[in-house]
Amino acid sequence: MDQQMPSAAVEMREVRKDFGDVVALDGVDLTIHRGQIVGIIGPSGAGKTTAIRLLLGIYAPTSGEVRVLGHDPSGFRRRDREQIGYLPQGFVLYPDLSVRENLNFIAGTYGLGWLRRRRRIPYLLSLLHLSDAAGRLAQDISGGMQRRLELAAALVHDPALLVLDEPTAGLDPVLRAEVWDIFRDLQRLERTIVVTTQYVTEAEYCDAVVLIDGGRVIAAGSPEALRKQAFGGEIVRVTIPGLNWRITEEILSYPFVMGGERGGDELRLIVEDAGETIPLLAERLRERGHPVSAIEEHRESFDRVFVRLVEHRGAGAATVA
Ligand SMILES: Nc1ncnc2c1ncn2[C@@H]1O[C@H](COP(=O)(O)OP(=O)(O)OP(=O)(O)O)[C@@H](O)[C@H]1O
Repeated sequence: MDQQMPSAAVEMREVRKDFGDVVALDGVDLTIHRGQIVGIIGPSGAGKTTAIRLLLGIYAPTSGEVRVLGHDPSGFRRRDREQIGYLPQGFVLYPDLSVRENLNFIAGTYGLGWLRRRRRIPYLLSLLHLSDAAGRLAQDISGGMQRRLELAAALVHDPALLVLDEPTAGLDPVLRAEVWDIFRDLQRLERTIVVTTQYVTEAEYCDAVVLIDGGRVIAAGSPEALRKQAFGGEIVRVTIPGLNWRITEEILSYPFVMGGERGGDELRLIVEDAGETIPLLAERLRERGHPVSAIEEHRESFDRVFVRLVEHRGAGAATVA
């Protein structure tokens, strides 16, 4: 990476954005490092689009500070904007142009000369698996292909930072997974990707996640860190045939067990580090003569993680719900 470049692609400090009486964002602190895929995740009306528009300089914050690639977006020059690719919500292609013609047209609006286009467009068609569809009209290709073409359009000028507002909205889970594969390809090309989504499960695919609700950041960090924050630790699931309250209490008293609860023959334990704890626990249970039929790490779905974080507003908790 260029030593002159600031390491953070995006920084927000104490950002607030009001629309009249509506507080769309409040007290938002955010750092997005270069080369990361960062998901801004939250329900409808949470403030995701507002955050994106602040990054692009479409809105100015009511208070606080925004820096993107080292600059204040409200003072972006042409060369700053050229480093950013933006896919707005509900972006519409030209339906009666072919896939290749769409890209050619958009490349023209970015001022890409003929020579650069001749290299760039076949490259993008291949990167987004659209080469075979290059001659087909945009209106005749599938929804997934249209979304890939929209992504190609946002990439045509080879931006360092990609800002994508709900790029997977309305796609079925298979196509959504396909789009995320493409983000990973782009990451390998050292691009920074900021992506908003209402699909909480997509948090799993991000390097870092910013959960927002009601205009506030309720949690931020890696998916694993958020999972840990939601439940107060990692979860280990142990099945012991004939488990009773006496054995449960014994296990809960082990020094490496921070909490847990029982359901039938199964115990869900909260521990600091599941990988380290499982062998210790297995050893202790064997010594004590408890017949274990299964012991494994349990990874809660991100839906539950999100609900938990919203309920607890990031306070963490010592028991499994
Ligand atoms: N231009 C505007 N004028 C007035 N209120 C606005 C404006 N833009 C957003 N808001 C309000 O700010 C809040 C946050 O909206 P925003 O569009 O950022 O949410 P979002 O998380 O992107 O939602 P969605 O997923 O539905 O796009 C909402 O209450 C919305 O009604």
